[in-house]
Amino acid sequence: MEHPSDSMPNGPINIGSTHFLALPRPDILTGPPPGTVDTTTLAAHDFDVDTRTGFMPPQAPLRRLPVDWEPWEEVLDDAVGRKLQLGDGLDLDEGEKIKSEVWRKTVRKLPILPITELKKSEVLLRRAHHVLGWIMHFYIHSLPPRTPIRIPPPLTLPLLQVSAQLQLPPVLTYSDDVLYNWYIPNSDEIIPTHTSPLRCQTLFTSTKDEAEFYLVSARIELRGVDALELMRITMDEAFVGDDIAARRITTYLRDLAGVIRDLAGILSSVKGGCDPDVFYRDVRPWFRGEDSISSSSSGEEEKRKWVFEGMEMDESLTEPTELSGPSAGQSSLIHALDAFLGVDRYSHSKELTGSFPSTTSTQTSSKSAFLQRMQLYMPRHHRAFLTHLSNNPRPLREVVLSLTRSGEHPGLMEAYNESVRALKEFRDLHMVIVALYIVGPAKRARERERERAAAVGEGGEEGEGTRRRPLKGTGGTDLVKFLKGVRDQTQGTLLPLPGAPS
Ligand code: HEM
Repeated sequence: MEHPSDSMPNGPINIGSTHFLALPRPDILTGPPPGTVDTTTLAAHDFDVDTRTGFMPPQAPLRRLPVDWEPWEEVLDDAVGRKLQLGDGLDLDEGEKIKSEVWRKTVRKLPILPITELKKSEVLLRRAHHVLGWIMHFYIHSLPPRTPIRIPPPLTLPLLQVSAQLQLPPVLTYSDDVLYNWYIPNSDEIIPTHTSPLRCQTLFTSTKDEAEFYLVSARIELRGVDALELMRITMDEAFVGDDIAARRITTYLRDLAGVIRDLAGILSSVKGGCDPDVFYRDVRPWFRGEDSISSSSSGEEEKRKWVFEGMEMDESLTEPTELSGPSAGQSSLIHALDAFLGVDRYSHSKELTGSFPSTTSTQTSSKSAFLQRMQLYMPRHHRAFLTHLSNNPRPLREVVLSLTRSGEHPGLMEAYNESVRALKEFRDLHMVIVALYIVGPAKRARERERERAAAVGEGGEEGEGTRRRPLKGTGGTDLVKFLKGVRDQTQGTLLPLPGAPS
């Protein structure tokens, strides 16, 4: 297993000073000067979606901040190097507990570093969010169980400030662990594809299982580039809307179904490199957000508030409200497919459960639907891209309906359905993967806990750890019900073929 710091580039920034991502960016809180364009990334007018790499950046993300922020990088290296363990792990010995407290002390003793210079570059801010997010998850999840969660000022201030600039929640996101967490050994110049030998920059556990978990998503994003191109040319044809366009769209939709089936193939490949028990026991608990009320590895369940200490030192900061853990539910690619095919009207609806993990109906209705909420965790240009897609004046589903209204182009409706069916099958497979990686290991963990409790004479009534509750996703959903709902709603988007029984 390659250590994340292997083959680290010498310089702090591995892009040239004239590169577009190194251009000055305006402060997000004050905005660009009147009359100037948003240069936060030069691709902003294109929603930062690259024609070659889609939602992934075409250049390897920055792997180290400049020397002024070296203390953060060192603290992160130290957490990885010490192989910090989960604070609620069952087999944690005294030595491990001391080791992790010594590390947390170094975090509390960090100087409060200003982010003024970071604000000038999107690339620096992304790296800062990655590093600080990772440190915070190490900090919180290495704490002993039932300890209050207080994030110290040297972490709170820069993390909240950087997050405000990026308009992201101050928590690890899919962009931190997938989109901006890769490199290709010895070849920073190569534009990645889904078959490139990608490696991860940062891991909690230094295991190949964890790396594979992130890289499968990265490969899906890169394979999805063809889907984005097919969407684009389909929308061009929809604008024309004549017979030739109908025939072309038919072909594009068949091709799109093929790409979605490839995405499913890549998803399935996770089984080859990521062991379900290692994932469930050692990797997944590090992702927990404030709203993940999941069983700890010792079987207990708890929910603790995350207190950000030191916020009063910067009056521009506001109390974070979004603190869900990272989830591939934040993949803009899958949301884009939903929006393009018109599935989002169904799958993103508020009626669909999983809107929020609360037990009271008032709380449920006060939060927007889970998938909409997950868009807040995406890079803001990608979020804008999805809004743009959803506001398409010629939605594909309506175009297909109108072009086939009088029985013409029957193949078009079939091709549309083929794409929707491929997406539904992707979700079928995703549910199989979730059963393998979460439902199964959770059941085995409960059984082990029941046996342990019986052995030490705690049998009889089911305890906290062994009681069967709905399983929660890292994004806080009642995951089985939620995923089944989204899958069924995808199926519900299929158009009834003329003559088919309704
Ligand atoms: C071992 C692999 C995986 C596991 C265990 C897993 C688990 C989950 C869970 C528990 C959820 C529920 C939402 C939450 O609370 O987070 C979810 C949602 C979701 N996941 Fe995965 N996931 C895996 C891989 C992937 C991959 C590779 C993708 C695609 C990039 C993906 C895409 C999604 C999407 C789009 C959702 C939102 C629900 C939907 O749109 O169907 N997942 N996943």
